[in-house]
Amino acid sequence: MNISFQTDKEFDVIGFGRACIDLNAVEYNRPMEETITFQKYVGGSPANIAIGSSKLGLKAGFIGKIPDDQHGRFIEQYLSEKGIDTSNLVVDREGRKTGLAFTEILSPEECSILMYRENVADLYLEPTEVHEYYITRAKILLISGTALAQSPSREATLKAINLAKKNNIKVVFELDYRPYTWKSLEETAVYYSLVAEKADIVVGTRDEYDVMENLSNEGDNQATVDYLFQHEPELVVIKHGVDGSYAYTRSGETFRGRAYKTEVLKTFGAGDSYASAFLYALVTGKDIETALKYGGASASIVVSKHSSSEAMPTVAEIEKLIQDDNTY
Ligand SMILES: Nc1ncnc2c1ncn2[C@@H]1O[C@H](COP(=O)(O)OP(=O)(O)OP(=O)(O)O)[C@@H](O)[C@H]1O
Ligand SMILES: O=C(O)C[C@@H](O)[C@H](O)C(=O)CO
Repeated sequence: MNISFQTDKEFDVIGFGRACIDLNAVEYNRPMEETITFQKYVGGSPANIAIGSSKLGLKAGFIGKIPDDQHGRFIEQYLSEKGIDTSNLVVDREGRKTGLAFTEILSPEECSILMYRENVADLYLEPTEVHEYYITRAKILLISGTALAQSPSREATLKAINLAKKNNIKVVFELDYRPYTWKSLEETAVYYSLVAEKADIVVGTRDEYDVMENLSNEGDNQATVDYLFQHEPELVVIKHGVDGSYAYTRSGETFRGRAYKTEVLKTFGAGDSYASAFLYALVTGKDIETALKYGGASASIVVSKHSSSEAMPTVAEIEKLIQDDNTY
């Protein structure tokens, strides 16, 4: 089964949310307390997804806010170099900062992220800085859940979704739950369910759906999709780490995607690379089952490399892995 998109659009995907900086431990397989060197990359889940999509040959744009400093200029320059349209990347003039994500690579299985997100520019995007004409130029508006964590970014996000819906642009909601940005689980559940109910495609891990549903124990995929299909979504993707992922359609089909074996360096970056390749496959007319393979193959390449953004694979690398078919 395929998902249909509008065809006469300049952008395949416009990412919405944070474009930040990752500082990834250079000396890995040790705690961060013992790490003294970090390598700088552009990061932030929706920026990573835009970068991954662009590397796969899609035309990507971005809506977000960056600081008026060296870090902001680094982000803008990197996105432009990667072919992403930055005309709607707003520069903050009130001294706000870039979000920083320090990554700890304790072992290939144990990674954590220490985030600095006080007074970050991305959460200060104003609704007036979201423009209807820009959104109408895309096939997909990709929303990151973290953009809902705080006002005014929250209202800017809701405005963007309303404009996309008004213009029949597909809204993809990547739950992208980052606890440090939220005040409480109750609050997260309210905004996550509000937006998931409006989105056309929802993508998240089982844990993130549990947050959306405000569950204290692991929820049941069928119950999640039964709930979401009472509303707008036509496709719901639930990821289970190395156990792969499932895609559920409104018409009642279920597809399973498997993870591809690789030499894992670190676990983060999997979700963003998965999303960019999954969307690439859907928007280029591949069926859902094939799109799951693209997502899984792309993720397995990124977990074997040091960064999330710079490591995004090419179509040829993904297709080679799919052909080799070395899955868990
Ligand atoms: N260790 C691994 N080896 C190979 N593939 C993996 C591994 N972990 C995850 N993947 C692939 O990446 C996909 C997404 O992973 P996961 O469910 O962990 O998402 P995520 O939590 O959003 O990722 P992130 O850690 O980037 O936030 C999985 O469905 C799987 O295909
Ligand atoms: O999303 C972030 O802000 C951090 C990412 O850039 C980081 O690489 C990661 O966590 C990817 O999953």
